[in-house]
Amino acid sequence: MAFEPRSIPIDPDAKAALAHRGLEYRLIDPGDTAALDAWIDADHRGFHHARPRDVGQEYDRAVMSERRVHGVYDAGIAEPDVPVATVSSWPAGLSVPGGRSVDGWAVSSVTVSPTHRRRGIARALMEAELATAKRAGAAVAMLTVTEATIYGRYGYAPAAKSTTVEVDRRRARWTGPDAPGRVHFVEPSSLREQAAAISRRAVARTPGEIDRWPGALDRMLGLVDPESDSSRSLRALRYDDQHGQPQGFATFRVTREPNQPGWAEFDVLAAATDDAERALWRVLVEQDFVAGVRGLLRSVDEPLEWMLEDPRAVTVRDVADHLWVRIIDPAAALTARRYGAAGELVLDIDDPLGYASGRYTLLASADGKAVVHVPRGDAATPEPAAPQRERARARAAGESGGRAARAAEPRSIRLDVRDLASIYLGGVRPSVLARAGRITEASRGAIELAERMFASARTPHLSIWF
Ligand SMILES: CC(=O)SCCNC(=O)CCNC(=O)[C@H](O)C(C)(C)COP(=O)(O)OP(=O)(O)OC[C@H]1O[C@@H](n2cnc3c(N)ncnc32)[C@H](O)[C@@H]1OP(=O)(O)O
Repeated sequence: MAFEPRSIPIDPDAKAALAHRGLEYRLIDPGDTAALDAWIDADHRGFHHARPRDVGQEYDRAVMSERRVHGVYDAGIAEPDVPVATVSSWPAGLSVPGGRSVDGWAVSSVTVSPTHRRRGIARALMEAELATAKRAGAAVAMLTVTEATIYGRYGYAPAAKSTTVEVDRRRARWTGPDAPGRVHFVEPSSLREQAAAISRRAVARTPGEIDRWPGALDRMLGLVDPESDSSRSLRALRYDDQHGQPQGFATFRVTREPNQPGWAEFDVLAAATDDAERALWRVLVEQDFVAGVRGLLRSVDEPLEWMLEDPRAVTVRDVADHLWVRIIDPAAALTARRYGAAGELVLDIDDPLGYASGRYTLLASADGKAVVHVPRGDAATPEPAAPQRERARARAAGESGGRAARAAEPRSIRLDVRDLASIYLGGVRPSVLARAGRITEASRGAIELAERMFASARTPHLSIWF
């Protein structure tokens, strides 16, 4: 989805709905620095952040100039050039099971001024984002949230969790294998180019990660405001494999009271290989003169405890929904990922906003690839050829012959679009949503089949905020 995100016209429904309330909905031209700066100020205020310093403002301008940036304006307020609501969005790939990615629409910076709250402004903005995402050809939309009660009404649902992992230094005796390469301390700025390449590979192998934008790497490496205390305290590690090729990096800082061992804290550990992941963890947990190590936004399936003599050295806290996904085009979304088992499964999807409603037949083969058939003739992928369907059914039924396969009716489940988002990356098991009374099966064995098909070899994980 490489295109100019501002080329899509402003959403007419949101414009009309907001005009009806005496408000103007505007797409900001990034060349209009005054408008962009006022928007950035409103965005910071909306999240209760301090006003940005010049260097931060410059960074935000650069990031936002790559995005679609909307503001809502009220001509009647004391400072009418400052928007009363903000939102930004951009096309980005979302990694899915099988080492592939799906075209996604990332949404961020959703704020409404407390002077204008609960008048339907956020609703107008969020519905417009879905309409724009569809026009852009995105199969899914995605966001990270401040509160878990805001976005379900637009069809978003938690799809990948994150957690805080704390390691008690005294108990952290390493028993995992040695990595064949070496870990080096490097200046964060020296990582700029390598970090992009490593991140791309780390993102590709982890369902739930989204494409990094250049500004995200600058922020991770403390390059936005290198002279700030926070950037100067940042230390960077790089893992090179046995051939001298960089395969991973991490940044961390130690905070401590005078004469006390501190805590080493990190929120960036990007590994393109398992060796890199192990080696970076090892250096992080084996530091002296720290009480422990705290990793933020880590996976709920971190392998760390299996590499320490005492698994209780590791405490997992703050397990939280982190990535929220909204399926816009089920056929495109479902064909993008790979499946854990062959089979034919009918999904009856309910979507109050209409985007994903309908009956979809998912036909996965043993190699994990799938096609999706939409009976009404508006399929994003063609109906699979009859022999292929027969073979997939036979495999699903555990039969080798055609006659037995023909007898097996496809199994079907009914689910809300939010439940589809939650099982999509393999982070939530269909059987759990069935036990919660959210997914129902119309034919026996359908939930069990869904369970096997939607399983992901790697637990989905998103390691950044966006
Ligand atoms: C992707 C991101 O950017 S996440 C960041 C979200 N932003 C923030 O947390 C910043 C602080 N909060 C805000 O700016 C605002 O309160 C917002 C953006 C969350 C909501 O804006 P508003 O314009 O007040 O929302 P709006 O009036 O359109 O409400 C739409 C619906 O959401 C509900 N809603 C709005 N805010 C919340 C909330 N914080 N918690 C639960 N429900 C909410 C409303 O009750 C309404 O429900 P209904 O239409 O189903 O009856």
